[in-house]
Amino acid sequence: MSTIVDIEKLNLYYGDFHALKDVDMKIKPKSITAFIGPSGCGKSTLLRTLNRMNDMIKGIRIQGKVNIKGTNIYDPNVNVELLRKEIGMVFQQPNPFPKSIYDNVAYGPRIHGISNKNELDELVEKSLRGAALWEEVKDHLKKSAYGLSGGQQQRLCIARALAVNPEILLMDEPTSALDPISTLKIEELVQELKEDYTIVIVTHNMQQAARVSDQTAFFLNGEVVEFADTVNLFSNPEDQRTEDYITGRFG
Ligand SMILES: Nc1ncnc2c1ncn2[C@@H]1O[C@H](COP(=O)(O)OP(=O)(O)OP(=O)(O)O)[C@@H](O)[C@H]1O
Repeated sequence: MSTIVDIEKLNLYYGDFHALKDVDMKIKPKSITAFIGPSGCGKSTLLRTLNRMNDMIKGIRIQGKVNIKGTNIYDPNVNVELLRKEIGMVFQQPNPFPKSIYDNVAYGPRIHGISNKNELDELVEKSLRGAALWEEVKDHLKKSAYGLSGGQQQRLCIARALAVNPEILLMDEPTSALDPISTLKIEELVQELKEDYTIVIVTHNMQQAARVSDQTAFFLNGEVVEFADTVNLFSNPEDQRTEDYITGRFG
């Protein structure tokens, strides 16, 4: 089975605090991987290492390798801007720009040099379709993104990420600010996106991990305690700590 993300012996320190400990993980292309575990165990930290979002944090130290498509993204000669184009990110709070729906989606392509109107129109439509939002917004693309509901804003943020044609999508608790119906829509969307993208999703919601993901990693105190097929991890965990967590004994 091929691997798109290969994390080897990754250790991360915030100053003296050892936040990720000897993490090894291989992620398959076009799969959905869920990160679960109690608050503060390192899920978001690991997610952010995958597109070097942690780079700017003062006092951070990273050891080990994150190989993406065979390149260690912590190599000094890696172009971080290009890396972030290939690895999109969606955050917990929908964070559209104070711009029109159209301009939100066209933002990334424009930055990467696309200015032809027809090309942009096509990309905007394709991305909004990809994010299952096109039908709801096609007649008012020039209206402010702030007029959309929270769930629609989150799908707009997904469209914005798709517009630069990434291979990997990182999602940090993308539904935690949404109502149940919007949550379900995003979950359905994530499963559709798997056809074309590799997805890594941090979630506090174990049912969500069980519903959407192919593989699940259970984190505890900066360690990946168990990483397995989701069905196996939830039905037959190997580690007692995983079992305690998924049966609600702590966390
Ligand atoms: N910028 C930072 N500086 C110092 N410590 C940090 C920083 N970011 C995170 N931490 C610490 O690293 C640990 C892991 O945090 P992280 O946000 O990765 O956890 P998490 O599992 O995603 O938690 P949650 O589920 O609450 O979002 C926590 O103890 C946190 O306080």
